[in-house]
Amino acid sequence: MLVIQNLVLRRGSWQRRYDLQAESAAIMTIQGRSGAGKSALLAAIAGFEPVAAGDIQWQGQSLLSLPIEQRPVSMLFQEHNLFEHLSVAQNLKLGLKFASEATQQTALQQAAEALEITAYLRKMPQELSGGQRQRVALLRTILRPEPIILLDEPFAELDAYTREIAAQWVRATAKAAHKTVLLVTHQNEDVERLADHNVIFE
Ligand SMILES: Nc1ncnc2c1ncn2[C@@H]1O[C@H](COP(=O)(O)OP(=O)(O)OP(=O)(O)O)[C@@H](O)[C@H]1O
Repeated sequence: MLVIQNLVLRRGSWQRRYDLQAESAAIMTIQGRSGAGKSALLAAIAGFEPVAAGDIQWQGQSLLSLPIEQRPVSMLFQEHNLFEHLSVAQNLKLGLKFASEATQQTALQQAAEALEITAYLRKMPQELSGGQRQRVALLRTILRPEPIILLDEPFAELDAYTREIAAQWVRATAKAAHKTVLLVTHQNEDVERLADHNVIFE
């Protein structure tokens, strides 16, 4: 279980307190007005945001003393998710830990087909549209081995059809791998398609 307890985040004069819990293998969507502190919470869980007070615990252990690279977290940011000097295929392989090269290749191939990005694997990131880049980054974030997945508006650049297939793929893949997912979205349809629980930040 992921427990956010009496957590306080502060940026200049802005401050917010958080208390929430996500069961292991559950998908929680987070909604709320712009500036409410949704991205700040994800950044704090991943270790990019300083914590003013309170705790973030995973399976009973505090994450606060762990450096970013040791946290059990895979995060998709709103932007800057791909390495520009690497091909799409090379980007996709970063950080994956499959039992063998063959199982990794199969998993990547199946995911690329489901997200309809197979045709872009040999390209460089700058040759892709915003929505294509977003799906590449989403695929890598979800196939990484870490148990907690943080998605900050992962479908923002997708059209209605692609948004639906991406949401279905995220739910099916996260559930099959027992991932705990926190997903920030402004769209109610994402909540309906994905969420076990929804929280709204006022
Ligand atoms: N560099 C900064 N210095 C001070 N305050 C900041 C800074 N960057 C952001 N903030 C404040 O942090 C607060 C939380 O921002 P955050 O990005 O977490 O909101 P959000 O809910 O994710 O918004 P959105 O839906 O627009 O992405 C905002 O109210 C913003 O004013």
